[in-house]
Amino acid sequence: MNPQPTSTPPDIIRAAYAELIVTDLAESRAFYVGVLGLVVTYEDDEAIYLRAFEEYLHHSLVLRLGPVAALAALAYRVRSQDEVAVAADYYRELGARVEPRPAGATRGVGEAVRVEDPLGFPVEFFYDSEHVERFTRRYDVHGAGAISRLDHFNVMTPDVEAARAYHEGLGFTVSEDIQDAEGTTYAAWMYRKPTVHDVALTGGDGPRLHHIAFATHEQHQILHICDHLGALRQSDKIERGPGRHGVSNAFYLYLRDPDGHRIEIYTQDYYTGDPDNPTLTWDVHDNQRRDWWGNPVVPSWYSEASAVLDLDGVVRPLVARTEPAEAAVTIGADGFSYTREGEPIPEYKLGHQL
Ligand SMILES: O=S(=O)(O)c1ccc(O)c(O)c1
Ligand SMILES: [Fe+2]
Repeated sequence: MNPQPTSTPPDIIRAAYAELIVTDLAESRAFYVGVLGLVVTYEDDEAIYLRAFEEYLHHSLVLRLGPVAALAALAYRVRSQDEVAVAADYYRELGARVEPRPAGATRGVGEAVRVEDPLGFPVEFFYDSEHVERFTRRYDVHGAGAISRLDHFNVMTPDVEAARAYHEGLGFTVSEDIQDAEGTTYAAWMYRKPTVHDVALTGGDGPRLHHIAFATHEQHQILHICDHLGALRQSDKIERGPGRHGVSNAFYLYLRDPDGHRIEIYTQDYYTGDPDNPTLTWDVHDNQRRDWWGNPVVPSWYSEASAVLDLDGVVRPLVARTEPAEAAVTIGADGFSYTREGEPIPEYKLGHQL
């Protein structure tokens, strides 16, 4: 790959939709529509096109039936239809595989381009998309757990510094990251829209999809989703949280869908739209970085993630991370290490896991 293209990168507005391969449409529909309350824009035997209540584009999530649960595409909206050709030229100069897509290749999306990016992810750039009813004020159909919009993608990749440079080349800016005293970067959050991130880079064997996140307006909507899953006796779909993130300051919940895809429900991060928005760097030993209240991060959150397809629909082989793994450098499961200058790290603290 050519790491430093000279052509102009596409003008990316935001993370806009994801296409996930699921192995049972009915089971997935029960989760994404029945529990999360996403709105069905269109469905057939092969796919379900979903949107959240404030969204007027055709979809922000496509669930496509397939034999292996995986990520089929992460899609970014660009600022105009002309930017789709800019994206194609930029990735051709990068030496990436580039596949133009005619209007309707994805239902509800106009002429677009899909690429295999330098990190191994299938990424689409589009502008034209069918407008559908925006349910912002349709309180008659919002559930108590109403989800407003798609917020971000989180991808697992072995070399976070290289992934950061690639996204900086696309015009993304780092809002927060996690480093150690030796300068190893464990994770970084990067934005185009004026919030904490459109994409987060998580150090680990990759390419894998760590999660996609939807935003609600209020914490009580997140709490209702937890209560709803409890009432269905599906508490096993709750992987981590609810809690308050250190990074981003958002209130969060992580769920696992019927195929194990991780979905975050997220609310109340902060504005990053001024040109001098400061980058916040966390120490990897700070046990409040991932949960502001110091609650432990379940090991599966660090180790498990969704497979990723290439543009032929074949699962991509993983590249192992060679730099230290975050879960390995914090004491035990997170929450039991703290960083206070000069203080000896205790053998264990209250609540030590056996
Ligand atoms: O767990 S972290 O506080 O690092 C975090 C912050 C923001 C996110 O969107 C996330 O998934 C995880
Ligand atoms: Fe997230």
